[in-house]
Amino acid sequence: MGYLIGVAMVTFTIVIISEVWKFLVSVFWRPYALTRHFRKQGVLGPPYSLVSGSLHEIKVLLKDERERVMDNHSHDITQRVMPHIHKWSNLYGKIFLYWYGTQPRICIPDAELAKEILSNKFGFYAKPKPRLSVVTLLGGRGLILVAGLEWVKRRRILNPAFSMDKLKVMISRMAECTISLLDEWQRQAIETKDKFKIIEMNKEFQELTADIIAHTAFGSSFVQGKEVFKAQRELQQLCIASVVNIFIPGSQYLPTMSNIKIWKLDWKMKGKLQHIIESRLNSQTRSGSSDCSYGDDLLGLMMDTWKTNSDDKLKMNEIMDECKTFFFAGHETTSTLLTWTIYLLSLHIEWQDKLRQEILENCGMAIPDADMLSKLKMVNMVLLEALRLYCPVIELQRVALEDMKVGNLLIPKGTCLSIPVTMIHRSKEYWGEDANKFNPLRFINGVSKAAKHPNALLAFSMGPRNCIGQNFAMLEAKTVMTLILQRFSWSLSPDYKHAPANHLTLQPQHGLHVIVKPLQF
Ligand code: HEM
Repeated sequence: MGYLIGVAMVTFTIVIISEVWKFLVSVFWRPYALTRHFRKQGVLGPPYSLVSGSLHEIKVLLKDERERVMDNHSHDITQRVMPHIHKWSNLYGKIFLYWYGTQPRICIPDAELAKEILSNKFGFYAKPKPRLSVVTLLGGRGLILVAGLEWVKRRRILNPAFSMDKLKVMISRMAECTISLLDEWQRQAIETKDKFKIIEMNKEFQELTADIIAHTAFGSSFVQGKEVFKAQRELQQLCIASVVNIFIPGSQYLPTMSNIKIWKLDWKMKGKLQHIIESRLNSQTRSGSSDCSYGDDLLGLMMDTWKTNSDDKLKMNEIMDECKTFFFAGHETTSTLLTWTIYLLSLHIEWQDKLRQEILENCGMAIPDADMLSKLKMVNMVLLEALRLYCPVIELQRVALEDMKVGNLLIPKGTCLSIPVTMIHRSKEYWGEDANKFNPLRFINGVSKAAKHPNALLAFSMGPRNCIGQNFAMLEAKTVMTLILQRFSWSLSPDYKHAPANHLTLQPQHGLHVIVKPLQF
């Protein structure tokens, strides 16, 4: 007994010493050694502060910017949404080193190097470890966060759900959700004396896109699906609050106020999702057929893997995490795209007229189908320009899992590579002198010819981990914009304050208030 206690004590002491050693290395030695390593290669950056790295300065800069309102017509948003990157790239040059706590980050605003990193097929660059709030929000075992062979399997199972044939069928559901919202706008506007209505578009689009993804992912279970959406919104607020806090390893297991809130929301979401899945299972069992499908929506497709004999089966927990992933990734980003498209078109009424004419020529006043949508070239160009100027995901990150070489730079294992999409999207080097101007015509010959570098548009990322939902998002955005342009015109409300801010996706900080007028009543 005494011997066992002795062994336990020694093991415990060794573990503690090794953890303390790792901590000291990451806090003192590594920052010193890496700063030297990069300085020798000509890469400079802000000085490292003990434990907090550059986080304190990032926090202060972000706080100052949040109080600033921009000119309504300015699209030069880099300083507002990533002030630290803006400041340090001016001080230290295009590529520089900064510290996210004790994690080294190299900022790489270069389309060619971004391509090299993002298109690596051998898994040498992984996504950084997310915080507990992000894991709970997105589902730790969902497609966005899984890695390695598990990701390969998951992407193989889920790819068919995003084939054009499957997506085309969803257009009528997308249109139904949109029309019920637009009927409400119309009703409210014509009730007023002046026949217009001021609408906060960001909120409307968040609800619309949640409604659309709930219908297309959960089909008949969309009402319960929307309950998950409510819990996710609360979690998103916790994520935004924690993003620039110093992370202390192990703190995610402590019963702090914020962790308890996260656990409760997670528990609530899991309960709702389990209920949705079990109801689907029961309704299929009641139908008595063993070979028919669980449904043609995303949930049905994932549950159908239970009927295959291969290894491509998803476990209950995995399906729940995928539901969270698709629910968040599938509505938040598209609502952002719609919001900023409405904003840009309210500054450029002439483009509203051009798009309306194109829509009337190709669809008339009918609900659009896939064929009609494919003919809307100008609508497509405007959406691409909105994705360029107000890209929903402002930054992409990868961590080097081995010592790597990117261009001529030697990148030690564990370094995070940060690709500031917002900056690449308005670089004059790629987009020309009018990089900060709204000019949809730059996309007239397609995405790859719009800029000097064929991969300068990174809105959906690129390489193996590019956005699986990009066709879904573009079909949805085209359907919604077509239906709006058929029935309404709009302009900015005098109350609008131009203040784009990063809330995991790029949001208008004070909302987007727009004066909407029905074209016929
Ligand atoms: C305008 C709309 C959208 C934008 C701008 C967008 C953007 C992105 C980006 C940039 C990534 C890559 C992230 C990274 O590499 O770190 C990504 C991945 C992903 N997106 Fe989207 N997205 C949009 C819509 C959607 C929709 C509608 C869905 C689903 C219905 C979706 C589901 C996903 C998933 C599951 C991934 C992870 C893919 C993987 O790692 O294999 N996205 N998205």
